[in-house]
Amino acid sequence: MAPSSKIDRQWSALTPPLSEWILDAISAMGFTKTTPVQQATIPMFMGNKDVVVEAVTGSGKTLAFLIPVVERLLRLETPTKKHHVGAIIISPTRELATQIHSVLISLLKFHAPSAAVINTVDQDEDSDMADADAPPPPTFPPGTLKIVPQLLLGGNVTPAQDLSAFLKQSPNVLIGTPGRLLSLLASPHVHCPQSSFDALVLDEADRLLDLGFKEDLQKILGRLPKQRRTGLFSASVSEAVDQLIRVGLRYPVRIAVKVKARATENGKPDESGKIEDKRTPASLQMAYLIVPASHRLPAIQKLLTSLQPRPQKAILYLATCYSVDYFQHILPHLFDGYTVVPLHGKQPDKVRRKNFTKFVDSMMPSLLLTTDVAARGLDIPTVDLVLQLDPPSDPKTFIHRCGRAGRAGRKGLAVTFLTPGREEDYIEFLRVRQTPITPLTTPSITTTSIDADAMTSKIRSVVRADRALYDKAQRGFVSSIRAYSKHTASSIFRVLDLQWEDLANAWGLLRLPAMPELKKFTGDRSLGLAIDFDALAYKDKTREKQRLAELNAEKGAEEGEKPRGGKKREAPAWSQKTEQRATKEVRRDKKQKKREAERVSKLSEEERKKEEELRGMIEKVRRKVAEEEEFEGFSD
Ligand SMILES: Nc1ncnc2c1ncn2[C@@H]1O[C@H](COP(=O)(O)OP(=O)(O)OP(=O)(O)O)[C@@H](O)[C@H]1O
Repeated sequence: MAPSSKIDRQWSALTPPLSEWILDAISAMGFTKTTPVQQATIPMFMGNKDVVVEAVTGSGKTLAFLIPVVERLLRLETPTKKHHVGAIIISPTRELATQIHSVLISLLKFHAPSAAVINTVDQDEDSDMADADAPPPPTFPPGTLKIVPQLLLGGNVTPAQDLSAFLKQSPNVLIGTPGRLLSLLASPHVHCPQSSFDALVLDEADRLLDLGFKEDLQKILGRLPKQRRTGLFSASVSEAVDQLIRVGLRYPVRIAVKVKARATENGKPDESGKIEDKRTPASLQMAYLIVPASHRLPAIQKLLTSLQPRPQKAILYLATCYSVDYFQHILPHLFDGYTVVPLHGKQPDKVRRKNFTKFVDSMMPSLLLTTDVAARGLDIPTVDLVLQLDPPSDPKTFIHRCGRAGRAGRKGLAVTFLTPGREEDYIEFLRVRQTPITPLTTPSITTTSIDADAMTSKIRSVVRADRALYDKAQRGFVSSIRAYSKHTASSIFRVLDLQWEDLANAWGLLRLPAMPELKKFTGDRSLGLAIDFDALAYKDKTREKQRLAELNAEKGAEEGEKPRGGKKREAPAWSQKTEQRATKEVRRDKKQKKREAERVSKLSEEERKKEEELRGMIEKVRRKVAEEEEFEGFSD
């Protein structure tokens, strides 16, 4: 692409020219000029080209596909027939689909015939709220072209309700997550013939082309005409290029909008002034801090108080849903003045929606505590700080997570925490992938072991007040170690290198859990703490009563087993039982492995190879399924 300075970036200069109402809508949104990706994509996608678009996060890709989709459907000679679909936009998460839908609605407010239909639908939905004195909606002659969108998400709405809304409103643009879109398209009442269907858009295309969505996506494609226009959009689409054939793109135009930046060497700006391509926005400062795990929360505490202006909205990424479920109870005690809002894929639909809205609408300084479920596409312009406590297991996700800040030219900061040693290799790993990160110097954050110890004590005092938090801590810790062991960059993130005691202190654990990863651990699992776990009580009275009853019953049973006249055998603590179970599991595992090794030794070379191949395939699927868990509930 030619440098944007030589291009007339006025919306009115685009060819083919945009409709007057679109220009009005964009002007009302306050966008005086096109962004480079809009400048390059809109003319191509409005023509008859398939496009594969890669542009940095927050660069305006949503309008780059919505404007062409809408313009083309409104330039047809006749309106899309009843119950026929003209365009489909697929997104990997519900939140993103909802966001695309609302951008489309704000555009269509400026197109009178479409706005009239949308208003009628809204009034039907809120019939109790309908204003009897409101003027009747304007009417348009039959045959007037209009856009009627439908949002398909799953969650509380059943597929039957989706179909009923489709039959009633006859939408011509569908926006949704793959599963729910497929359910609707499977109905014989929904038609996508060659004569009506115009365009398919895959937003976050590389994510949609991943194994987890493959089946649904192929079934959707099977229901669409081959002669159509297709657009693939993402900030990291290039990895998906070899899969384009699967989505039926023929000779697509590739549009890549990258950013030029000063080269870096070992995480420091290169002195020679060399310029290189970057896959992240220029307005986003990508920094790292190398500190032991137990210094991370003290560092975040200092960062939140020393950044000027004070971050109003920040996102803190953790590796798993269970980690979020634990830290949501801890962080409010640590970060004064911040409302902590948890969001993850295992929350019930209603809670997730409520929490997301709470974060977006909050007028107070807020911290969204989340997983990769909120890594892609979400546009919350006031987010100015992204913190990654654990780098994501998929390196592609890294740029999407960071890209929640520094959007549309606004200043943003993304800080990634790495521990000293092998994890520092991640800096070079990212540089090779055109995602350079540099040390955080402004503000300069230093933490001492006194800070770290004070933080650990504070977390422990919170945990000791409620046994439920102890349970959550153990579960969250185990899940985060499992996630760490599944890192794609497995030579950098090795469980073998973890500093267990320091990590346990970082979490404020009361002891290290029994887990196979700690089989060879020779340190002190009690972390130097003398805790009577039998006395550690649940805050919830009913739960505590039940625990005590179980504990007493167990003690009674142990009493019964006591040898006559012998010494009373000490009953294992309730909390020790899980550890005993884990040890048994490890033993069972060992036996199974031995038996398996004996069986394999009797196989022929060919049989062994076949088995290995099969095992490889199963492992690949297993990994993907584990990854999908994070998206559970978000993507159907
Ligand atoms: N021409 C423009 N001028 C200024 N701001 C714009 C323009 N077009 C879009 N924006 C704003 O830029 C922000 C980011 O846009 P959008 O969400 O489409 O980015 P994206 O490229 O899809 O990002 P991601 O890769 O993270 O999904 C939005 O708040 C949007 O309103």
